[in-house]
Amino acid sequence: MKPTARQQYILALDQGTTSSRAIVFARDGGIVAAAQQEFTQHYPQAGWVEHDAREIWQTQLAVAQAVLRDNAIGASQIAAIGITNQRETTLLWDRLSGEPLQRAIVWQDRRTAGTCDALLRAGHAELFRQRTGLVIDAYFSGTKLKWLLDHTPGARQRAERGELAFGTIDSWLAWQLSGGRVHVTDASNASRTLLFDIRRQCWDEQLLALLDIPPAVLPQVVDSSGVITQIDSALLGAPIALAGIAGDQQAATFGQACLAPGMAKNTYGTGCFVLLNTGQQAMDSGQRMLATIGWRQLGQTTYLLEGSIFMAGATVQWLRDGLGLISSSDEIEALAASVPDSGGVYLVPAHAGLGAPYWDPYARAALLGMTRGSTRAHVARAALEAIAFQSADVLQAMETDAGNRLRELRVDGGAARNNLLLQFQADLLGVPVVRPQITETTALGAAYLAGLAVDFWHDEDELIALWRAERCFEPGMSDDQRATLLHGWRRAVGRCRHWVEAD
Ligand SMILES: Nc1ncnc2c1ncn2[C@@H]1O[C@H](COP(=O)(O)OP(=O)(O)O)[C@@H](O)[C@H]1O
Ligand SMILES: O=P(O)(O)OC[C@H](O)CO
Repeated sequence: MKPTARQQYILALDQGTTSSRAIVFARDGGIVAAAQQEFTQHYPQAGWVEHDAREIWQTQLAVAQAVLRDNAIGASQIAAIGITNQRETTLLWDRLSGEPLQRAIVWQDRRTAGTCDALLRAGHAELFRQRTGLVIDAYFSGTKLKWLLDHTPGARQRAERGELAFGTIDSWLAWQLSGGRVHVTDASNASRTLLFDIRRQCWDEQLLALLDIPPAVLPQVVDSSGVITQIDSALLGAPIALAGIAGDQQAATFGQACLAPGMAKNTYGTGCFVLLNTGQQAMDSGQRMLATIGWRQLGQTTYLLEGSIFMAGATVQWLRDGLGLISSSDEIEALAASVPDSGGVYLVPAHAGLGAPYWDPYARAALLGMTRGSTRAHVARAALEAIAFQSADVLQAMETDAGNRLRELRVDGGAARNNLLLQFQADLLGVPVVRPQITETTALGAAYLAGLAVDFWHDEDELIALWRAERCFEPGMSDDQRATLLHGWRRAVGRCRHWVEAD
């Protein structure tokens, strides 16, 4: 399918945890126009996080319409649409009315930690790991879906009768964009559910039975790059091809052109997500990293290793909102730079437990190593260093898994504009850290996947050539100093582990 001469752009819909965005990309990979809208976070109980799926769709549609209207771009100029989304967030809706049964349970929500404990006690960790590449954790969709089926009256029976649809946010957007005609997810999103066999590429009946999930509720799994449907022409004014879907971290890896085995990116947003390309084989991690599907094109799958860190930029937000130490996130860099080092202070940001490689929901945050000489500048510096320490833990585990040293780390996300953080990251890793010119890599990756499907871009070599570095941070720290800092960090983490006592 060739784009016509008028079709100069690709539209990416980037549905994130805190906002919905629509970005129009040109053939050179540059951003032509963008629109963004935040939406409501619901915290009905401690540890619970919910989103209203209707609000997600309303904001996503509104920004898609606005980015075209406000920039005088016609729908007929768009060659294809790509979706990228916050992953794992789980929703059930009625196939007939299209109405969600409850608010969506967000990836950060910890309400199913008890279900996960029970699965672990029953000895199922290895089964889930082998089939899905994941660890049993409340982060993933499977136990969230079970919770929705258990806690909505009549839902399981209705699901068995085929009346209900489960979806992550990509499924919900594809359903809405198609006017309720398609119920799909792509392989990268399916691989985050705890229900999908990443090697056989199918929903796993044994895992579905363990979580008591009726197969009739599941979406069809499609390629990440490929025409799925034409969108309802009433939405944007033309029946544009929906031609790509990928989870946001996998899309960012694609957008960073980490397309060859051994290439890695780290996104420094609310959390940090480090992903390493492992090629056409799912790697069996011995280090509690996640094996996950990167993208599937023409039935061929690229796998990634992932280390998910729950508190990164959110640590900076906590310094701002929780402690009042700074008044904006950007202020932290100058404050941290006002001291030469953290003066022995460590901040372990385990406010929501620890993700990879520790997977300890009972860890809690702590500030350690303070003396009478410690100041807010030391705490600010320790907060930035903690982001880099956590990323170094994950990358070291990945290098052990892969049996190779990393050559460079490509970075993006809101906190990646912090030069002090990136320099410390390079020092700690002992490899160059490279920030690209286009840091909207998530949306760019979704655009690339959609664009490849409609021949807007022709092959991956073309995308690799479009990637450009903006700045490279070279490592400058001695091996001894690095080892001393990492030793202190690991001692600090040790003090925070298993802090919350069960019962
Ligand atoms: N200059 C900065 N230094 C450190 N962190 C920052 C800076 N600017 C923004 N951040 C952090 O980056 C995060 C926002 O990044 P973003 O990529 O938009 O996140 P998300 O997509 O997860 O919502 C916030 O947590 C914020 O505290
Ligand atoms: O929406 P983000 O950028 O915070 O990303 C969330 C991740 O997809 C969660 O796995």
